[in-house]
Amino acid sequence: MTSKTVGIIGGTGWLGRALAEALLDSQFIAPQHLLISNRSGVTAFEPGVRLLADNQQLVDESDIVVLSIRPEQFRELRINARGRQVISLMAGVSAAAIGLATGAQAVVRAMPNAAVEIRQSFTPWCSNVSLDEQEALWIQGLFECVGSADAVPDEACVDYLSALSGTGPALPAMLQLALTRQAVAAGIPPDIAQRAAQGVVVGGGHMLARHDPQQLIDSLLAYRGVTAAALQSMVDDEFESLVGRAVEAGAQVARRGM
Ligand SMILES: NC(=O)C1=CN([C@@H]2O[C@H](COP(=O)(O)OP(=O)(O)OC[C@H]3O[C@@H](n4cnc5c(N)ncnc54)[C@H](O)[C@@H]3O)[C@@H](O)[C@H]2O)C=CC1
Ligand SMILES: O=C(O)[C@@H]1CCC=N1
Repeated sequence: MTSKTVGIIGGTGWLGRALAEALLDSQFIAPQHLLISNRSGVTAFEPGVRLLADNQQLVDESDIVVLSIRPEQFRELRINARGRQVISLMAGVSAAAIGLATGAQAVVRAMPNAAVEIRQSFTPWCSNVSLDEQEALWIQGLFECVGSADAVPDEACVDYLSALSGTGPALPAMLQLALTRQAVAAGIPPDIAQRAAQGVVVGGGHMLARHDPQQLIDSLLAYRGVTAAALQSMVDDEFESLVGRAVEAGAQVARRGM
């Protein structure tokens, strides 16, 4: 269990609250070492966790400050975090911009996704200053409380991955909806279409947790039948390029900022 005090600005939001609850549940941190900023003063948290209305007080009492607010909310944030380590979960806000606005020299940028909710996020992260082994293990351990994590070489990786893993369930949700709507258009009753498409995305996702995707595809292609025809159509329509363009569009927003 860490002896560092962690303050989460935005700890009442989607990501921030899920992270806070996971840190407590996995006993990565004791409640008395967790501070959450809460402007309204109405949010409930586990006993022992302190809720502070004043962000500067939170920063002053923390060793590590996690920024889990939206980029546009960050523009309004006025804190002096000089001497503190800042961990930002924000998409499209560079370490340099965070340093400039907060005075913090040591900034980690991390990009979890909405699966923090079920503790199955993948979180790439990188630091703008070199960390010793203990410090790096600490950051890695923090994000492993909500799934898996990897240190990545630089911020360019974080920006690209913001649009890949950062989007979490968005791409599979899009696939599920497309399968459902196309099935309905082909005359399948809507509730059946919905269950069939969900089975593909959710059931298929579980299988992919245990199998190599290329091996699965090769096994199904070997029938030279239905699946092979469907996949060939996707190849002919340049499915990979379509996916690449989609992720690149998101990454461009992450690179230029919001
Ligand atoms: N939701 C997602 O799937 C992902 C979100 N992110 C990033 O995480 C950040 C947070 O996103 P969410 O948790 O989804 O947003 P959210 O809107 O659920 O949470 C933001 C929270 O911050 C609070 N807040 C805003 N300004 C504040 C201030 N000055 N002081 C104290 N609290 C303040 C809000 O009241 C809200 O509870 C964003 O920057 C986003 O880019 C990154 C990856 C995935
Ligand atoms: O779409 C966004 O801007 C946030 C960050 C990455 C995923 N969701």
